[in-house]
Amino acid sequence: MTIVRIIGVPMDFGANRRGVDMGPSAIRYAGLSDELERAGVEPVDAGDLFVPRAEERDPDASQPDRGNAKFLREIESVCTRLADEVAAALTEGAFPLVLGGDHSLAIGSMNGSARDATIGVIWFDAHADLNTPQTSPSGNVHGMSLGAVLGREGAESMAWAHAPTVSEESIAYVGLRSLDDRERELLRDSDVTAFTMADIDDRGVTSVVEEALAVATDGTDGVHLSLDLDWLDPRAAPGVGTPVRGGVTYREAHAALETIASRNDREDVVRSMDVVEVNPILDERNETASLAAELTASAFGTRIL
Ligand SMILES: NC(=[NH2+])NCCC[C@H](N)C(=O)O
Ligand SMILES: [Mn+2]
Ligand SMILES: [Mn+2]
Repeated sequence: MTIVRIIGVPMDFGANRRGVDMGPSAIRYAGLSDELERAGVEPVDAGDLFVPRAEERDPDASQPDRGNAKFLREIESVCTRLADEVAAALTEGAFPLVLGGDHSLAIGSMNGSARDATIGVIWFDAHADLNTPQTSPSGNVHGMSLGAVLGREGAESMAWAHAPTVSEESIAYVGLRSLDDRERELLRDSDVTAFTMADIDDRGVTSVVEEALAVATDGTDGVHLSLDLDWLDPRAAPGVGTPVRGGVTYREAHAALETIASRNDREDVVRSMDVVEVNPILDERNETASLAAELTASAFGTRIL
């Protein structure tokens, strides 16, 4: 049986809205382990990674070299340790499931997953998170995760984040609908595959996810899934810091992750996953965290029948 090692990362340094650091507890409280057992895998909770408290830090004063990237040193410390944890889980034959926390933690999970392998990435998100400190309008590192991992120009201050075994050709976005102006240019100039909400409208989510899987598996050793809960429509997932109207519905989200699971059933392709941006302070009765737990179980094979 697949052992799923749950790694909590209670980090909010990469986001503007406080509270996303409580995401890992909220997702656990929503019943993640039980859901995973029902999906037929064996969850083992490794607890939370140590994350320093933001209250003790002044985002500007302490880091003269951070440029336009808030809390860069703290994020580096967390992501470097997370990468080690993810790589260790894989070496020990477990599947690393990372709970966030804000999306900057994906720098750590991708680096860990890509340490001894060439990986593809499927990014379920309203946003591309392709900014660099040079292009970011906000300075929030959760909007820069892929820009940094790809080592894009302008991300020199984040050289530690660059993962050479993750290449643009093997990355597929699913459900994009909110890009910054300079980020849109970066995306157009890149070899990343982007399926927007318009593609989902046109073709249906199942066919889009199948194509995303084709992109991410072609020439790679496996796939990292990154699930940002703001991928969903805010009506289904209100507990996120950067909501954008017009996201996927509850049903479409399940269909997408079930498509991943059925492909994985035939051939083990997914090697690591993160579930991020659940903000319990902004949530309504923990429904976004519950959804995060359910969707994760769908990715591991929970079926209606
Ligand atoms: N992981 C996220 N929720 N990212 C939101 C990013 C928003 C915006 N594009 C920025 O860079 O600031
Ligand atoms: Mn994101
Ligand atoms: Mn997002």
